[in-house]
Amino acid sequence: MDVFRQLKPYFWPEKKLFFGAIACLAIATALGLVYPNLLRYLIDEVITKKQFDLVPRLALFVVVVVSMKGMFQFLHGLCGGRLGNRVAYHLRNALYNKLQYLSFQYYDQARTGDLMSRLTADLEAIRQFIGFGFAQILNVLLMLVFGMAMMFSISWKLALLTMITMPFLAFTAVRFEGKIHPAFRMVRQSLSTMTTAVQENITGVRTVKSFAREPHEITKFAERNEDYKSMNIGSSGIWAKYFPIMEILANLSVVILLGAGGYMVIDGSISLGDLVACFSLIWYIIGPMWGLGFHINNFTQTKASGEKILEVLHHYMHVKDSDTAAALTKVDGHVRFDHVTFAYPEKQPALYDFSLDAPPGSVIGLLGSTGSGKTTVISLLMRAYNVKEGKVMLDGKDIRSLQIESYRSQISTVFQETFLFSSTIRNNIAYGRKDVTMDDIIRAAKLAKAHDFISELPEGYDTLVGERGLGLSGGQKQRIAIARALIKDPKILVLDDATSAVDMETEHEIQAGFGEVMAGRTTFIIAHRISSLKHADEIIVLDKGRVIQRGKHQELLQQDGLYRQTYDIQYADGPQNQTAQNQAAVTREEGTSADSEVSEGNPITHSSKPERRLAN
Ligand SMILES: Nc1ncnc2c1ncn2[C@@H]1O[C@H](COP(=O)(O)OP(=O)(O)OP(=O)(O)O)[C@@H](O)[C@H]1O
Repeated sequence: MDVFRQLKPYFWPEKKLFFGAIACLAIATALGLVYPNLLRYLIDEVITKKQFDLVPRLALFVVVVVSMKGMFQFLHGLCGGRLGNRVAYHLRNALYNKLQYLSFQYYDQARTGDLMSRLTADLEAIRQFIGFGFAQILNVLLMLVFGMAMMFSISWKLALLTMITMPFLAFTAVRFEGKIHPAFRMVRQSLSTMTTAVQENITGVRTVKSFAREPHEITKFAERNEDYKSMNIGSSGIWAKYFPIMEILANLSVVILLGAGGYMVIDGSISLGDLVACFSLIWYIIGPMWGLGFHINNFTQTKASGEKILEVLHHYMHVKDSDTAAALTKVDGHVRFDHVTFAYPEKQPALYDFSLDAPPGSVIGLLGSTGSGKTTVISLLMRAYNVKEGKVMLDGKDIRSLQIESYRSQISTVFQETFLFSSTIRNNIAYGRKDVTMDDIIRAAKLAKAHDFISELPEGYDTLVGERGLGLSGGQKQRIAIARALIKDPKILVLDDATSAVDMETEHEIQAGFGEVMAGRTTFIIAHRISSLKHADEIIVLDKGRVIQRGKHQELLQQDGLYRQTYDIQYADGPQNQTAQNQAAVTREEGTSADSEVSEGNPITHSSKPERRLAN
């Protein structure tokens, strides 16, 4: 019940509907109990005593009762439907709001499918239960209590005899639910595995085809389809086994009632009307017994769904505004990392004693092999995670003391993997700003070298792009993402391998555009291409979370280290390379030992991330 107590804030404001739904159902049930009595009256007082003039009045009374019952059932449906939907609406909004503010740490572990099922299936279970299930459980109790009370008041002996099979029926119903429920769960699981296979197959169709793995995919699907079929056959088997048993037990009590009741009518201990009334009442008792397992299961299911929803609603927010968090007013864009050491949960540090000073308008380049910690630097800059050792500062203020929204609104990031919303190109570019004109959008697109290809599309800026920007090349998607970042006109711009999917010429053009628009803004560039970094004011080379080299392009070229090794590979045939190689040869001949730490790192080549390229 604790779950429902915690869910109270969501359904208690609708308590009028809650009690209204229960009351209407109870009244409809009570009116249903009038029928057996009417039958009894009809037989004993009207037919037996030949008072046929009472028939029209009785008929009219039946019409009134039936109409009232129908009206209360309608009101129950109306109240229950509104109640369930309003509660689901409040919960859905609360869940979605919470999902917006949950930290990156939460999403590192969250599974999309699981979250989606909380937002859909679990919420639906709660909607049904709060709207109807709860009232139905109360109603079952009312039907049992009133039905039995009436039967006992007519003839306690007949009532007791008829009840003989009830415990067996209740036991079978609970057992049936105990079997069918796991079977249904397995059917659902099997269906979800099968649909996941189909979904993955469709999204990964290029990979499947490029590896010529169609036969493998067909076999994989056939196995899952077979599994789904077996699960379904299994659950139909359970239905087939238990339903006749329940049917027999239910009808057995009817047989007992008619047999024993018939004798009682003959020996005059009850009237024929009493027997007919009991015959009608018995279904009032059998019905709830039959559904007992379903109601118990419905209750436990909803409790489990409620727990899953509450788990998200009450989830700890790792990164949130402190009570004294201040909004940023004037921002210069001076970024500092002061001896930051950071580890992801339950992992070795991804960054050791990292310091950085980026004055306003400076360009910082980050280079390093895969997993060296470059993205981590950016994540900490965005305050995706809270730093526990050291400090990250903006204009001399610890970023933990700033309001997250006002702080992040100063930063624009273009990520390695481009995500486009399923909307028009225009909306995708305008995403980061509220009031934006078409001119702003076009200006940003021009700077990102996206305007030309967008203009060539039949629908231009109104072209719809899918969730993953299907229909556009990786480079085109990246250019839209760059335009989206530029339109925000941020104080800090982060390009996390942002130009990896465009050719070198376009990259060069885009960077020329950056130079124009980013004047006076602090820029962080993560890149695998030396060409993207060489104009940076400071280039930081990372290896396994440690800074192994830092300086300007020319300074780093003079040193024997990862930077120059990378340069050598990327400019293998260039004239500059000859000079660099000659210098290195001289250094080596002179016996100058190379930096041992550097030699551990792998030189970074253009193709160090082939899989990302493919994915795009
Ligand atoms: N969200 C995360 N949760 C746990 N560990 C992570 C997470 N992100 C990164 N790491 C780990 O932290 C280390 C640094 O990763 P990071 O992504 O910063 O490297 P990177 O230099 O940006 O690599 P790449 O060039 O491949 O993007 C790696 O060992 C990685 O496995």
